[in-house]
Amino acid sequence: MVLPILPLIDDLASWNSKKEYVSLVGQVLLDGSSLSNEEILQFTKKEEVPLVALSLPSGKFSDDEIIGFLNNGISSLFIGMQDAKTVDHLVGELNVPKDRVVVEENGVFSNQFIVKQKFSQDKIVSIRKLSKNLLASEVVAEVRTDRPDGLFTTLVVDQYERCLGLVYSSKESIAKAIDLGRGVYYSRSRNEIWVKGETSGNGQKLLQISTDCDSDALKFIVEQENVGFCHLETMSCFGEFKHGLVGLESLLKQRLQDAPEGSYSRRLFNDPALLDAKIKEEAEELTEAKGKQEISWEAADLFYFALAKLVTNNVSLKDVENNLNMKHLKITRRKGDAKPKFVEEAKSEEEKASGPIHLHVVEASDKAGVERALSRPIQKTSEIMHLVNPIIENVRDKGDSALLEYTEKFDGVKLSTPVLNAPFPEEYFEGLTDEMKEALDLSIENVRKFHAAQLPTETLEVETQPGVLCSRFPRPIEKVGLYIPGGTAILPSTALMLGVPAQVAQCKEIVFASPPRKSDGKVSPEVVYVAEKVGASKIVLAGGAQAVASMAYGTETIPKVDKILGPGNQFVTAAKMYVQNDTQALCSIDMPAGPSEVLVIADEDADVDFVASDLLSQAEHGIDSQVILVGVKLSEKKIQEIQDAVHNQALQLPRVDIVRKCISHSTIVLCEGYEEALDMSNQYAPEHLILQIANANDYVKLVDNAGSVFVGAYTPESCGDYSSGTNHTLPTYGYARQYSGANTATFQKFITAQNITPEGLENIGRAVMCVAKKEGLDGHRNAVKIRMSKLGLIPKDFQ
Ligand SMILES: NC(=O)c1ccc[n+]([C@@H]2O[C@H](COP(=O)([O-])OP(=O)(O)OC[C@H]3O[C@@H](n4cnc5c(N)ncnc54)[C@H](O)[C@@H]3O)[C@@H](O)[C@H]2O)c1
Ligand SMILES: N[C@H](CO)Cc1c[nH]c[nH+]1
Ligand SMILES: [Zn+2]
Repeated sequence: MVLPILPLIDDLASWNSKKEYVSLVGQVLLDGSSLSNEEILQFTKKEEVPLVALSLPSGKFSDDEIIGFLNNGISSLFIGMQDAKTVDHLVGELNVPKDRVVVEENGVFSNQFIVKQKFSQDKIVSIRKLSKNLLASEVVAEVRTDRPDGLFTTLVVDQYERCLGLVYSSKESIAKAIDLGRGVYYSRSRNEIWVKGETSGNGQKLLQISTDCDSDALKFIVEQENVGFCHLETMSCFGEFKHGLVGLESLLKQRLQDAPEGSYSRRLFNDPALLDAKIKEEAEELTEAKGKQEISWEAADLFYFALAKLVTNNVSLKDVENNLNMKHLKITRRKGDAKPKFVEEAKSEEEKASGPIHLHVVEASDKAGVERALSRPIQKTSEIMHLVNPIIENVRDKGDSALLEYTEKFDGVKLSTPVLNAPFPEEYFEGLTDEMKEALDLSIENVRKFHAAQLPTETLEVETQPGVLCSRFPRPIEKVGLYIPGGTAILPSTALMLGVPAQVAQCKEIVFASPPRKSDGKVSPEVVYVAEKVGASKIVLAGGAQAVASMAYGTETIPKVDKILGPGNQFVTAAKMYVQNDTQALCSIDMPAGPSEVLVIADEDADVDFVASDLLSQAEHGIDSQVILVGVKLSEKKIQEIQDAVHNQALQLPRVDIVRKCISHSTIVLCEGYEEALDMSNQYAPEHLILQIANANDYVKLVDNAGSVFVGAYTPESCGDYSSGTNHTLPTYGYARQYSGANTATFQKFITAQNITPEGLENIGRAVMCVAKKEGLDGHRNAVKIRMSKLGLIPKDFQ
């Protein structure tokens, strides 16, 4: 049972400020008359409340939108008495299961779906009115006890509903648990409130409170921290959880941290191709297995490798369960009603792995579909931080030794020193061809020309009032650390995109960092060539969060830098965000520049091969990249031609496996006009925007949010990646709304100065004194007053 109180979310601002404790109820009712379609979908996507119902006002939402809600996490629809007639339409025509439609009867909603529960109107409480006290009193009012001491029996379980132990609660401990959002109980032995973990350190985050069917026991769902719940230092009072899928998940997480190099687990974690091959092999064996023993054997093997894939990608079993729950909520419309998008979603995983490499198609008018299509395939920051924090802290505290350990662990190379100092030894240039040098030289020169032109040459001076001269002048940031990715591809182009502007801005020390090659522990000669060309003093032979930490805090051999720049995977980006927020690091960053993305706007006359090639050029960066085609008035024939071109070109690419995965979360959005397409793009704020439309140049003025724009059919994005002159380090994840791509100013800071004459002081002095007085800062006021009175500009007794 959940509690009988049902918070009504009729205002998202109140939800945001109270969700910490309101979500302890485990269920909410969204108010369909106050919230928009987008807000409802956004809520179900972002918020992790187990049961979300929606009160559905008649006529506000279309059939497609209602199906969209039910397919995206809404468990039940609450229908007011006055709208009872809409039930026939929902159940009869839209095929909504009866038990998911709850009609008010005599002021009571009787929910039958998942949890059987009756809600009278007075138990549906607006989020605006809910408080911690009200919640605590509702819990206490609901639960009963026949114990002489008046305590309530309380079962404590973890997020997988595994029993951790049995304890007791008092009215006061319940109120304190809700107030702190922690596991708080009543200790019968000490006869006092017991904040779990206060002395042992084994605390608990409180996730949910509920009662049993006859309300004589409470259940606390918690996230157990550290060693475990039991005073004997086991996870539960009934022993450890080392069995089953959850037990295996914990074991694999542990192995990911400490499996020795050369062990089978380490190989699996480090080699995604090997892991995928094992999953395919085991899946095939399961399809062929017969009989109970063989099927359970093969299924167990498949689960093992599937779990290894989850753990390596930081996906938890809980995430999988949430996904299953979401799918369980999905409904299918009656035969003949299904739109192509629903058919597409129903395809089997097997079909997806070997089938055509096609983008999903969604019409711009399908707001929910567009919202889904335009959400980026990224991991939650909190999950990434969880992995990255210990890496950063270790490198900060232990320096080179930790850095070398992580390089061995994540990049598979045992090095004796983590840094290569300039002048770089000859052997590091081996294999560099003249053709390559010329290509790099041409690119360097164009990038230099464009970035040198951005360098301010004069001090900005403005006389804001006679005698008040304000000025602003640039200075280079002294020491910069430039991250050059090297995980799935080596990117010397990034070395030059960062190194050249740093040199143009006259930074005093340029430090490169890039993961070393597994084969020989070196970085590619192309990267070393660029390092030499731009005058880098060092190359840190490390990647990921550990490289970022080494430059942010400095180590025995690596200087601490003032700013870290450069793109990278989610570990790199998360580490940059971390150090930027740590005052101990005193280090800024350029921007969150993560997995590459592109949005192409094309019309009926666009060349399908050009369009497909641009989409694929970014899709091949990584499985977490995303490519979007916004089509303007495209015919069915044109869409098919584009899909065919994507498929045929993709099959020719060596990185087709990466492309296939990227395209599986990439979409064609169909628009009716150019302005609508530009609106869509501004909303997505792509890293790269390509305009393959008639009179493309005329539309640039409508671009509000984008990292870099590529105008016209003969401007492939690849030219900006390498050689045209613009920078390719650009904001992703939608951060183009507030960040610019790397440019010369990214490597500078701007200092302001002012020079005020007695005349100037006369002009602004009284204003300064007036505002300072209001702020109660008399010291400020005095600094002006003393001068003005010495100059005879105000009477000596001026107040
Ligand atoms: N936005 C831009 O301007 C821009 C430009 C170029 C590249 N990119 C993007 O940069 C990214 C480069 O990513 P990449 O992975 O190829 O290279 P990377 O250098 O960013 O990351 C590789 C490093 O990640 C670390 N790592 C890998 N698995 C780990 C784990 N399980 N735990 C902790 N650390 C781990 C390792 O230390 C490894 O050295 C791509 O997504 C690409 O699209 C973006
Ligand atoms: N497109 C990438 C930025 O998202 C940069 C790059 C480097 N090499 C090839 N492409
Ligand atoms: Zn690229």
